Amino acid sequence: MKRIYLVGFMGCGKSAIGKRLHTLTDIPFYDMDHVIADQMQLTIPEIFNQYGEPYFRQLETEFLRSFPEEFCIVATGGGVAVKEENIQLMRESGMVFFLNASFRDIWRRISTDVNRPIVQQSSRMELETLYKKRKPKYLQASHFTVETTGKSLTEIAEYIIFQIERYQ
Ligand SMILES: Nc1ncnc2c1ncn2[C@@H]1O[C@H](COP(=O)(O)OP(=O)(O)OP(=O)(O)O)[C@@H](O)[C@H]1O
Ligand SMILES: O=C(O)C1=C[C@@H](O)[C@@H](O)[C@H](O)C1
Ligand SMILES: [Mg+2]
Repeated sequence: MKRIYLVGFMGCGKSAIGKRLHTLTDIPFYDMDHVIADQMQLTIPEIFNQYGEPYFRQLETEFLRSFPEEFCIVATGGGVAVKEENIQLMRESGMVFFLNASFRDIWRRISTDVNRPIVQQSSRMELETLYKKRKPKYLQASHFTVETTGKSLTEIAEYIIFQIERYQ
């Protein structure tokens, strides 16, 4: 059984679409950020503050290495697809969907959210630079690109279900 991974920049909808996919299909759903936060008994900003970003990145890779093999949906963290090892781990164990959203939509969604440490410490221009730098990584990591602009969460989830059913 293969996992379904959702990758993409912060605010592209990985968590929200993962939840919607779970509601529509009943396939088990895991949000990597939430699993890691629960394991550490800390919020993501607390992990960044107390242990630093490199440690958080190790926890992400550890999650991908050790998570039980099962048919499930995984909403990854926005930085997961940046590391080569993570890309290999995801591509070998499942189908990877890149949720492509415009920076304009992303900024509208995340600029005022205090739960994303990288947003807290970056200007709009710095975030847009990071968005452009990461995009080739998301494309490299993924088997499918899902265009999300102008689509509802349900429309996006239904398209992903269509692709899962085609390839199962
Ligand atoms: N296509 C969409 N239509 C409407 N709202 C959306 C859409 N995609 C995402 N959103 C909303 O944008 C916000 C951010 O989305 P979400 O938390 O799912 O992003 P994420 O990709 O999981 O980000 P992160 O990498 O930081 O975890 C949420 O409130 C979500 O409901
Ligand atoms: O894009 C990123 O680097 C991040 C995205 C979030 O999902 C969290 O994993 C954390 O805020 C870092
Ligand atoms: Mg998320």
